[in-house]
Amino acid sequence: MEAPFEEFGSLVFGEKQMQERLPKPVYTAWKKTVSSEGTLDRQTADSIAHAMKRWALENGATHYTHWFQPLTGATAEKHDAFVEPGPDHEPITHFSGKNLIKGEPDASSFPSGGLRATFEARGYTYWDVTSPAFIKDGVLCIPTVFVSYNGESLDKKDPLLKSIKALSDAATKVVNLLGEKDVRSCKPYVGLEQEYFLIDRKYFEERPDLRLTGRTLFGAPASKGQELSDHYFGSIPTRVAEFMKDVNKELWKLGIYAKTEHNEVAPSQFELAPVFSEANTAVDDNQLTMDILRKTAEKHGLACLLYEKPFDGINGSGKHNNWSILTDNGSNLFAPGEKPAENIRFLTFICAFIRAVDDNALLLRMSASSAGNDHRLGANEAPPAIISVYLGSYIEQILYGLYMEHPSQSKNREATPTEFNPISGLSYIPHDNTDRNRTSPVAFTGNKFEFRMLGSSMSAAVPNIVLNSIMAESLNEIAEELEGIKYLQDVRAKALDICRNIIHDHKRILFSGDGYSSEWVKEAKRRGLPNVRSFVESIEVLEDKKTVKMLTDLGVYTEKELAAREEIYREQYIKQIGIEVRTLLSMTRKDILPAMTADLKFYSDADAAAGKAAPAYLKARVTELSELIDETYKASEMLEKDFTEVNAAGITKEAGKKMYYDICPEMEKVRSFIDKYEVIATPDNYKLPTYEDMLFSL
Ligand SMILES: NC(=O)CC[C@H](N)C(=O)O
Repeated sequence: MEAPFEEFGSLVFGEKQMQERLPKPVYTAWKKTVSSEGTLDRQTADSIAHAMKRWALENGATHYTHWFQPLTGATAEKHDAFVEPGPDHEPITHFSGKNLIKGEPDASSFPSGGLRATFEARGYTYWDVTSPAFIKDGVLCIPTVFVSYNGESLDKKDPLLKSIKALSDAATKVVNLLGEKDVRSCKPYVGLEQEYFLIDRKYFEERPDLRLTGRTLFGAPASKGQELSDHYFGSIPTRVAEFMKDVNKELWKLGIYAKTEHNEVAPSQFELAPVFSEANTAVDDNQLTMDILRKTAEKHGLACLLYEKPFDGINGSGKHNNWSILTDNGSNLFAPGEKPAENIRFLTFICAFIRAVDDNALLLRMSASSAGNDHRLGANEAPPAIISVYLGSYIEQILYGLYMEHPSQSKNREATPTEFNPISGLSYIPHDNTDRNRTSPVAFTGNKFEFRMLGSSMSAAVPNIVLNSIMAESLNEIAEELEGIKYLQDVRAKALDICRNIIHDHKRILFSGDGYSSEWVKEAKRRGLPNVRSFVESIEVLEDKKTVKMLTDLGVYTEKELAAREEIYREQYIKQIGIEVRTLLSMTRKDILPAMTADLKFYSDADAAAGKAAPAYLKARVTELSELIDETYKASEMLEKDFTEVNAAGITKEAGKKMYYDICPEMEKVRSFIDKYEVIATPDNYKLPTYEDMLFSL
């Protein structure tokens, strides 16, 4: 590999390393396991472990860990050194097949939603053979699933793997039925666009709200925001370019194809996007990417904010989840091809997806939600909470053409993309057959769907579990209808019929207009589309009978696992709001009210000193500050009282909703007074970094 990329993949024990370092039969056994055609026996595992240990030691690793993804949404690791005393008390290195395959990190303090009682709290990690081991910070990390003593899933990877299998089975069945008998498996592919903010670390450290909650709980807007779009795609600031260089280096070493980087719309906001990869590794890689972004920022004296809405009034950060399905021979099932109108496989898969989204809009909405995302959705180029699908007029026209036509006249279906040639002298202009709609939660972008709802700090596992599962269910239904038809020609005709029915029944989910408009809210209501405002309400879908049946039938979750997740999400939400309230109260008392009081003294002293000749300005400030102090004080006391009351109820549905509908607005009220004060605060007394400091200093 050429110079800047020569270390690419050097910290991954991937296929190439396996092939080079493992005896042929061991390598073959591993390959078979990965493609689900075999299982690993103890000896093979020992042999892989031995090679892995040698490779890790050669690359400077001293420890190994089972790296897993508990339900907190973050990753977890507990390191064990390779070194231990040998039989004659001399140090030896040890790492067996058993160490590789199974771990018992205990990890009993992670949320389990009642899946583990404290007295039987054992948790086990098992190697995910499909995801390569890697070295991070001198530790060999083995990607694993995390399950309870009884085998219930306690993490986000286990259900993801199960959903990938369910989708593969369903998609393969349909592709085979449509005539491509050589396809043996299908895989979801994912590309995650990671948005983030960077601010000077000094400011981050001076803002307890950023450190403890991830977002600014108050802050008046700077005089300049993003209105000029001058940051977007602009020349990357030198300090940030240096940071990105290091991030890329780390990611490339880990075999992650970090590809695109640019300034995002908001000041101090940036984006990094890797090349598409299989859903399982894409999710792992994104977790690693977030980790590396945070740590590299620290090295550069910066803080990387991954939170969905760190600053009010400007763009938040998303993690746009681009999702597609590929067959084992590399064919993209959402690729329209030259003639989409005649591409029955394409039409079938698009229609299956439309039905999947319409039938499971609530579940999708839940899958991309969090307390942080509640602040982001519905404004500043983030989609609204109402789920709809944007296909672009070209594909939509084709679908409506298919729907309207009589089954016997399938030729009239062709739609033509609008042709234009803006640049003279170019004979080849690749044409896009979809436009972009930034207000749409689910947008078709040529050969994949972009699920724009997911928040920047969240694990990408759950939305992909949901996308895979709902698509698997929809495809299974199609397969059932196609099975048993003798001639391929009839199968294909039937597939088109199914598409027509789907368009008839589910066209309400298609929407190309402005997702922010109040008309859409009304129109969506008329169409019967759900509009769930908050994350904490959206999680109730996990007890919906149809949803539970779908996910349990597919083998992705058990009923108990779903109930546990609902409980965990609710608990996390209530606790997150609790942290925000306490932080806001503490900052109000320690930073804001004393600064207001000092400013009041400053102006009243000046007013008194000037005596009769005092300008009106001083009196006006005194009055304004006295009022603001009163209002801030009253609002914060009220917030504390109401919060304590709601919080005392424990983790209940009612408490969750009250946090959203009562407590969050009360926090906003306190904020409104602080923001008003910040506009007139004197820098001598008001010491907290402002939006201007934080957003315009790189
Ligand atoms: N240009 C963009 O796509 C902005 C997206 C926006 N930051 C979001 O929250 O999703």
